[in-house]
Amino acid sequence: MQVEAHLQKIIDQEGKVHLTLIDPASQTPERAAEIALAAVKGDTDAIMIGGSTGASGTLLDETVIKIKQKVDVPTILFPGSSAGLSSYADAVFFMSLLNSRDIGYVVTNQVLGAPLVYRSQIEPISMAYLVVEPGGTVGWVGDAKLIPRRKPEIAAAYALAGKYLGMHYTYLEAGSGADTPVNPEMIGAVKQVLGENKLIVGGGIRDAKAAKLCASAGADMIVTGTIVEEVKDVTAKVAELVSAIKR
Ligand SMILES: CC(C)=CCC/C(C)=C/CC/C(C)=C/CC/C(C)=C/COP(=O)(O)OP(=O)(O)O
Ligand SMILES: O=P(O)(O)OC[C@@H](O)CO
Ligand SMILES: [Mg+2]
Repeated sequence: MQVEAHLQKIIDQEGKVHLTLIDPASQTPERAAEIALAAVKGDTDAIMIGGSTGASGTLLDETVIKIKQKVDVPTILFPGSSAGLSSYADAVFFMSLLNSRDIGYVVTNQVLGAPLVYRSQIEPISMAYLVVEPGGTVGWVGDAKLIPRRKPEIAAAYALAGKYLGMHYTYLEAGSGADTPVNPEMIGAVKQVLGENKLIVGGGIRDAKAAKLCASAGADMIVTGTIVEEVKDVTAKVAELVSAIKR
């Protein structure tokens, strides 16, 4: 419960959490650690590590190790499969892609990965992962039956099912690099049924305005990945996003 409890404390004290997603396949482990350090200087709360393609093995381990050497915020795995686990990380979003048509993403990868989590010190954080239109790479890789952007009631029904199955977190994902994030109506409808359960929103959030819109609509945590990979001044960009969501 350490990382989950830590994030809860930040929500209690500051209202919202900002998570920086780093894809191990996008740069060297050294560069990943520099990005993580710059993001922490901009006050990000934790580093998520994962990618839907190629984030595994030595590259993944090295990326986690280098990041942990540079920063003291939690490192949380965001695995695209059981191969996305690394025993060096602090926690893992132990997620099921509830709207996948492929049982592999609903439960089989979790079965294959569970013994490694059991043997390690990695803290599993149970999460319902929901992919919304347009869905991007993860929608395609995860064979998601994409939730229509304008059907908040479908997203809310999935979120409720996840909550009743015992999942602590729900993640509304528009897909990495989406043109526009999940809309506020859907975020509000999902948070309404979740109550105290935590809601993460990500995909296509690039600036303060979008981050604030998602947070005000009910997201407890905001994830940004692509924009942090793209900008020159990571610290300034993260500071912009963080100050837009914190109280
Ligand atoms: C809990 C365990 C062991 C496995 C979960 C396996 C599941 C449910 C995966 C969901 C489907 C999937 C492929 C998720 C990837 C999540 C992710 C890391 C997305 C961010 O990556 P992108 O930025 O879209 O990836 P690329 O940049 O590599 O395209
Ligand atoms: O890369 P971006 O668009 O910030 O999306 C982050 C995350 O939701 C992807 O899984
Ligand atoms: Mg990416």
